[in-house]
Amino acid sequence: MEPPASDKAKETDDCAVVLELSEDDPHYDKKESLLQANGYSPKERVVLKSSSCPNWISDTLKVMLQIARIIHLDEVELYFGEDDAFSPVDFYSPRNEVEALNSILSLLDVSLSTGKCIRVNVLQELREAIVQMIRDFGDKHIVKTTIVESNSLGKEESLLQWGEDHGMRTRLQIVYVEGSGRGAIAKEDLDVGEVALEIPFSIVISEELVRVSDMFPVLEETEGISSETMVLLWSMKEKHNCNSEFKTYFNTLPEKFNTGLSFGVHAMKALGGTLLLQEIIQAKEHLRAQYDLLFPKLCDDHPHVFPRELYTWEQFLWACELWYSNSMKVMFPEGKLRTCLIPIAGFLNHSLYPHILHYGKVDTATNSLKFRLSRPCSAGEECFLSYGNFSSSHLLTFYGFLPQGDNLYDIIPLDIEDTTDEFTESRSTSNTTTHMVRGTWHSNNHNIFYYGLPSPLLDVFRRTQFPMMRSKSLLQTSLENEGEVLENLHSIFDDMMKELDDGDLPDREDSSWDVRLAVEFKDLQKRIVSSLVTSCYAGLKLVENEWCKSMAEDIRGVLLKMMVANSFDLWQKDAFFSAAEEVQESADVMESAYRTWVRERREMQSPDYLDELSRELQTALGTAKWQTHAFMRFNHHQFVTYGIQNNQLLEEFEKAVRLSYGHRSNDNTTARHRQFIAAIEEQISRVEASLRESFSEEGKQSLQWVNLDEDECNELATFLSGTTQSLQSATDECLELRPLMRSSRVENHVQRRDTDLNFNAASDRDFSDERKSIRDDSSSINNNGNHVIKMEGSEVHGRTDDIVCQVDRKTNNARRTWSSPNFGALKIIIPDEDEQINKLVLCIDDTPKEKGSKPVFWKQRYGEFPPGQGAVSFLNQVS
Ligand SMILES: C[S@@+](CC[C@H](N)C(=O)[O-])C[C@H]1O[C@@H](n2cnc3c(N)ncnc32)[C@H](O)[C@@H]1O
Repeated sequence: MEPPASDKAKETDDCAVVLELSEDDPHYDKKESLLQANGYSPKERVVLKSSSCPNWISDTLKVMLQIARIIHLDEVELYFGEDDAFSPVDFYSPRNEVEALNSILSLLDVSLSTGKCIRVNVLQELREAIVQMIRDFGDKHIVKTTIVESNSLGKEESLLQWGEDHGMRTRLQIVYVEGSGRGAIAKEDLDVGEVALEIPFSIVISEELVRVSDMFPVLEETEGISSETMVLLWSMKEKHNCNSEFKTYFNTLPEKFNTGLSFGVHAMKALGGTLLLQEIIQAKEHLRAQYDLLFPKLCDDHPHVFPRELYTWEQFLWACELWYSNSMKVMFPEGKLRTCLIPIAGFLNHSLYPHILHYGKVDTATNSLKFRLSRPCSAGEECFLSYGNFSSSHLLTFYGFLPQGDNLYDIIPLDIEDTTDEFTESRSTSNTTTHMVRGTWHSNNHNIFYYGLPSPLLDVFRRTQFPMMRSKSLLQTSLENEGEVLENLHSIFDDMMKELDDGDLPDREDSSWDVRLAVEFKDLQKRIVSSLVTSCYAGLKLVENEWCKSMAEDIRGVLLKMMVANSFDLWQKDAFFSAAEEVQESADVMESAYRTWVRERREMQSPDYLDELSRELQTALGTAKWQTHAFMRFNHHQFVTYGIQNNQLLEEFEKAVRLSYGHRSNDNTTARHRQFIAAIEEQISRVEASLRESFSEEGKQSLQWVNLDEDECNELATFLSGTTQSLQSATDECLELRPLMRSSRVENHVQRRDTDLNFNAASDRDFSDERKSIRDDSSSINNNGNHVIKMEGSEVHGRTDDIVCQVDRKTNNARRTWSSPNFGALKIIIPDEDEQINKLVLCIDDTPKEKGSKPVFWKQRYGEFPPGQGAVSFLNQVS
């Protein structure tokens, strides 16, 4: 059907920007769900409305930024992003923010350059706003660098000259920077989008150079050798070639690279208990194995091509460190990604807040690599690259430094086999969830069910312990499950902490470079693991409190029923019977409204709906408070200001009870009334505290109550007292009053209670049924009581101990044999639904795995060594 003419006009009048999630994205499914959960599609067309609307720029940018953030999430951000369920498309990380802002900028630039959108001024206004956002973001992340003036830069200047002779252009100056060797600072103010450095393709060192060397015919015949290994072997020889075209470049390289691969024994010892220890060992063993495959055979067979003195193990390791710490991945014009050395660009240091994110694509128009700024860099400021989204352990192993600042990629991977995950079989391997943890200070959500820990990890443990449970709730069974999950995690992290605490650390100040780095790394690991232990512990306290509250509620409910049932005769004769019924009923209405509100909040319903529920809860709470107050007023005929604190209320009541019953009541009656009001009071204060907390979190006005004047209070008291004479008439009257106090949402519940009320009053037979149900309830309390013991006692510890013992056995074993490559993999196996919970075991795989073998419990990180290729592979993926 043709759109109406007015719509047509509107469509051509406005123009749109399309933000699209690539179907090739390895995390397509997750991102698609996240987009949809936030009301966007994977191909979202954002219409650029006319500027007549006052907030149009910020509104449009907000939408675009929310979508772009999701599109640019990486695996780690996606994994941890689920923690913050309340603000799903807020800021994720500096990297993500700069990526998202730049992607919008380039979309706007494309629209401007194609000229398709006739609203050029609209596009330009948006562009300026986004550039300003990028600048503001950059201003918050300026890294302070100290330039060391004393070091000579003769070789570096020669290289710059050589580069310029070949067509290199730069707006950067090479300097020595304290703590990181050479670095590049901006010679002038550079804005977002500007090119800081342009390297002609002709000076890039890549495998192409091997192909034209005398080595190639030999290497071509060598089975299973990768092109990366070929170029590494080439560089070992070229370094010593006096006539090399790249001599000026090789002259600038250090004699020794201080990376983790060169760590000495003391540094390795200092790394005891960390995953890094195993990683470095594995990496070195892998390299040694590769070296042994090639040498001395190549030297023996081709002594002229591979002179023995140039191909020692030490030289090989030097070359590996060069390529690991200095190479970049470059997309060649024919679409192939190759690992290259890029002279001059190799002076750029890494930062968690980089200026340059993308630099690895050959510009075919200029036949050069352009290093364009994704955020501005002021004159004199160090210009940083991103080497990749690397953890500190990766940066330490392959680059030999720990970055300044809080590294969001400092994760501890966990090897968890989740057979309960119905997703696992059907989805593609790229979507396989790698479980991990990081410092819980990164998380904004430390509430119950989150605890600052990653939700996917918690969910895996939840599924194991309660396979049928799909939603988080404040129900006791769910809380018990939470308790067990946290107990298990606490025990695992506690165990890691013990490993890290093992042994004395050398004094950092008196140590060599490697020991200093090792100690610094271990401190970082301790900080991470300690935050995990603390968060589990805090989570356990939260769960325990919630559990106790819900338990107390149940006990109270049963107690109240018992009070009514067991001493019904007494209650019936009691002057307060009907009034108590009324108060109990309004407390029930409040409880029901409270549960609805809690559930819907957790389900993240729309703010309007939640507001409505919160108003209803407030009304129900107000009614309960009001009736409780009136009940007490009716009891002791004493004025108590409405809105008085609940504990004061209780004290008042107790005082009044003592006074009024002193001469005309027995202790049982007093105790019964006191018990009753205490139970109601606790219920009210719990609900009120929750509401207040949510109001203060959301910055809303504090709770407001309907204030009754004294006459109204008296009227209510009289009304309540009147109910003793005629139960039925009081009930009818109450029904008339109720619509003012009750919400529509809890009406059904109210009506059921009304029936119950009449029913209770009807006959003794019904009360014997009630008593029966009370007995049933009590036994469920007993069961629940046992669950408490389970949470803290032997049963849970039994399970936990299984893990602890096995982790201990395994880790002790690993510690003894850390220098051996043949340690087994340790996995947490999450059994499927049919299996018993106590099958949560740490299974020790006795079969030694070759390169893929995993270190104790913590996941092996460097599974990337491609065993099939039998080659050195470089991990610094730069794109
Ligand atoms: C590509 S090079 C960068 C230039 C190097 N600074 C130099 O003098 O040759 C990579 C090496 O620089 C150092 N580096 C890079 N970023 C660093 C940082 N943020 N802090 C400390 N050292 C850093 C590390 O030694 C790393 O192996």
